[in-house]
Amino acid sequence: MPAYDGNATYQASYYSALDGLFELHETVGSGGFAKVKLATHVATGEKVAIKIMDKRQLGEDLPRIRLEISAMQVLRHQNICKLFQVIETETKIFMVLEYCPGGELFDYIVERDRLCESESRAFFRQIAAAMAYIHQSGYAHRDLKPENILIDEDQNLKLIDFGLCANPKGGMASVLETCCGSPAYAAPELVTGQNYLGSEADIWSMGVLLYALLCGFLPFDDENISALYRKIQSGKYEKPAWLSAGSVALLDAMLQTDPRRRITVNELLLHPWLMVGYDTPVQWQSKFHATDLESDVVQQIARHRLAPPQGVMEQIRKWDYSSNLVATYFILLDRKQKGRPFQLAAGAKSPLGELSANHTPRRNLAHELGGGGSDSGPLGTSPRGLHNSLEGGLDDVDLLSLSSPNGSKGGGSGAGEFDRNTKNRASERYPVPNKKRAAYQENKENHQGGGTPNQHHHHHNQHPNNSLNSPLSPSRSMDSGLNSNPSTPKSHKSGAKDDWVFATPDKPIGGSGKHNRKVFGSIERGLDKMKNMLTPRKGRYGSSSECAPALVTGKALCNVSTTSQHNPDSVLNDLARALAAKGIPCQQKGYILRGKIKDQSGMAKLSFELEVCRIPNLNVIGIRRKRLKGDAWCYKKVCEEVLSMAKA
Ligand SMILES: Nc1ncnc2c1ncn2[C@@H]1O[C@H](COP(=O)(O)OP(=O)(O)OP(=O)(O)O)[C@@H](O)[C@H]1O
Repeated sequence: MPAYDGNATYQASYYSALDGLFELHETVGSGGFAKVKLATHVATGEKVAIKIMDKRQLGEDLPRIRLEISAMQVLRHQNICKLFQVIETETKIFMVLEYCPGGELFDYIVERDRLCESESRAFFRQIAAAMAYIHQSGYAHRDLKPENILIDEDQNLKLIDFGLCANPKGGMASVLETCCGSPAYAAPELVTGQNYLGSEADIWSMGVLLYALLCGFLPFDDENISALYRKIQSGKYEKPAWLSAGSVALLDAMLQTDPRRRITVNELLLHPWLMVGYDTPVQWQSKFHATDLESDVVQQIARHRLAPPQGVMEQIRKWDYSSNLVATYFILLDRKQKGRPFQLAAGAKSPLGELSANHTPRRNLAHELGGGGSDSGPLGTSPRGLHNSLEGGLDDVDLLSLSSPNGSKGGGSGAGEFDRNTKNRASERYPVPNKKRAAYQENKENHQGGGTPNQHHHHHNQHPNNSLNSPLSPSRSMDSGLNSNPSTPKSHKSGAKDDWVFATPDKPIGGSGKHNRKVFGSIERGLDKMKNMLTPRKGRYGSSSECAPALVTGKALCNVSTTSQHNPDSVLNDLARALAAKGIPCQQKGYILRGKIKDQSGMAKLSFELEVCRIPNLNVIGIRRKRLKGDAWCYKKVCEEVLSMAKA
């Protein structure tokens, strides 16, 4: 355990603050701010996700993380990803979260092109429940989109990313001024720079999200941000023939440009479309009650610790998120609620160990936030400004220009202009009228609620490159562009960065580059049955040490598209040429190509991997895709174009 330095921080390097409490495994995701790793909670053996952030790299975005932490301490709901513990060292912040192995809802949609009405409804009821709860708790999410919704092991949806949420002092009736979130999901009143109500803006985003579920593409989409805003303001969107009258009625009610005429969350819960096949309106109340501790769980911890239950209860009630005890309580409670055994294994590390009198407690981030325990107070810092992006105003801001072979721009979808990197830097989100700048800097909106969960709101609560015909040379080492970014997944997937080389195809291929929405999802449907019979291989990616393309099986098949080819090297060449033809620089390691699109400042706007792979039982070569960073729809569009060019 690192030594306590007297300033309530630890002189800990890297991950030593987790020693004895969590065993770290592979990286499962990354965002603009964070790397997320799978881990095992030692005391319970439960798998958790740990969101790891470097404070120095966060810089002025640190308040956004603090905001996210304080909101997640308060908001505890079956459809919100649970925060178990927060560990802060001098340089790092670790957020221990409920692990959602099902991935992002975005990927789930893309895999299937779109969802049928009943599955969309089942998902949307969960989203509506979470949003009703959030609003009832005095918060607005403000960044609702399928990339911020994860799927757990039981196919339940879990909201993440509360870094842009609002918790206005004056309650939900208070107008907000900060324009934030992702442009394609932004309500008209936001893009025109008016004051707005967080709840109304969230309903609009829910409309965009429901449309994405039902259609597999966005209702308002344009590569030019001004054109996108005009489309949003017009409120006119395509209504594909497969949409039922009921779903169109609901979409119209949510995508109502006049916020005062927009359906409210309470009306939404009872909307006829949401009731089809259900006996009850959406049950939005939280199943978690901070005041009533689950005595069986408390007894279990007490018995294991040989401590009096009353004492354990009092410790838990402090809701000290720096404590492993609270994490243990939440994890066991979760298990009990799911009907799973919640006994602590004999010999398991005591969750009370670090609470013993002589043990120095970790820094309580919540207290520092002024939001821990029952303390709450103004954060005094805004969730960070749009001030940089504001300077661009509304006029013709092209946020992503992919050069096509003929020199024209293309490939970026409107929403896609925002990568997961920039999108996460609040200062670089989408342009809004100048008026908003000061407001954002001042942070008039958030009073840091923080504190005990539900306490305030507990209402109801081969190396192909050395192969004969490959144009791709393995000899040049890459600049560390990609991997120098700490939030870019690396070793777990691809080995040492030095193994990556610039991919330079011999000649560019032609290709229509025409949009082909159907490229995705081709293999995943055909292989649905096969998937269940396959055993996932251990490693997810091929490595340079491998002399053949990786055999992709199991869940990884979800993101695989088939080709009609049998030669992996020529597929790899085709891909490299297609990327080059689109002006996307890429690096190569083995059969993996990593493409990266930078913004004008040189920051990665979008990065992704395309891996040439083998598919069991099929005598063809596949291409597996993986988004590393950047806007999901932009990634989808770029991959579709590259894949269709490579296949042409
Ligand atoms: N609890 C979790 N379980 C499984 N995977 C997770 C979990 N939390 C996050 N991830 C994965 O890690 C990715 C990055 O997480 P998150 O969005 O919280 O990071 P961030 O840096 O705040 O991102 P953003 O750029 O979206 O603001 C997610 O998109 C998801 O794929």
